Amino acid sequence: MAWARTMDRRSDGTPKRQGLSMTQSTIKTAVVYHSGFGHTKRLAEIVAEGASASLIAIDAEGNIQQDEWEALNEADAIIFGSPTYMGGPSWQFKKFADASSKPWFEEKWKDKVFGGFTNSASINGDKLNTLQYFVLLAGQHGGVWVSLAMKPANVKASKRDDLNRMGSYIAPMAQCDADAAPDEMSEGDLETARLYGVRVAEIATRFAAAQKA
Ligand SMILES: Cc1cc2nc3c(=O)[nH]c(=O)nc-3n(C[C@H](O)[C@H](O)[C@H](O)COP(=O)(O)O)c2cc1C
Repeated sequence: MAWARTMDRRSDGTPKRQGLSMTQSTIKTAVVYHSGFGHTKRLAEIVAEGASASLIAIDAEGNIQQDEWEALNEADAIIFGSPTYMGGPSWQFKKFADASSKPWFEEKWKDKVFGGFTNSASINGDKLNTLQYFVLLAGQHGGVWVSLAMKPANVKASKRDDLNRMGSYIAPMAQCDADAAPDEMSEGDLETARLYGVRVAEIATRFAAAQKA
């Protein structure tokens, strides 16, 4: 938690978020995710809380509604979420990604800010491949990726509920044992995800302000 407090302040100790929070409400952020069994849904909810984002759930058939496509087209920032299944995003997420070829064709998502997150049962579980796929998808759309920018918890004293215990750099990863329910997820993983949501919204706010200047 000391890390979060440090993030709130500039090097001279003054609060960092005051100026941003006024404009942050004017940017639109959307979290679009698939979850088969509720774990990624819990992560999506906390990322959305951090980013003050709307939540768009990809359904079991890999679809979202037309008004949700329109919300994505209008968003300043889009955050992708999927569990890692067989070393990559779920097929439902991939169906959504393939359907995003329509906004790709029309360059609707060009210059948006992008982020993503994943979760799986194993500590490693090949989660990196899912995040790398999200980076590629953002790149295909001509977007700008936001990294996690959080030091890893990788010393002997590190605990399950520490921030970034997965030691990921490009975006947050979460791990939940295969026989554990969504409410048993690591508080550290959840807080890492929430802070990432805050970071994506802050970067999107700065980016939008720079584009208007
Ligand atoms: C079809 C399938 C494939 C999976 N593949 C992986 C995998 O490659 N690596 C891993 O660590 N866990 C794997 N898991 C476990 C899930 O990632 C894990 O249970 C996750 O929490 C599910 O998220 P959800 O509840 O949002 O669907 C797999 C689970 C399923 C159902």
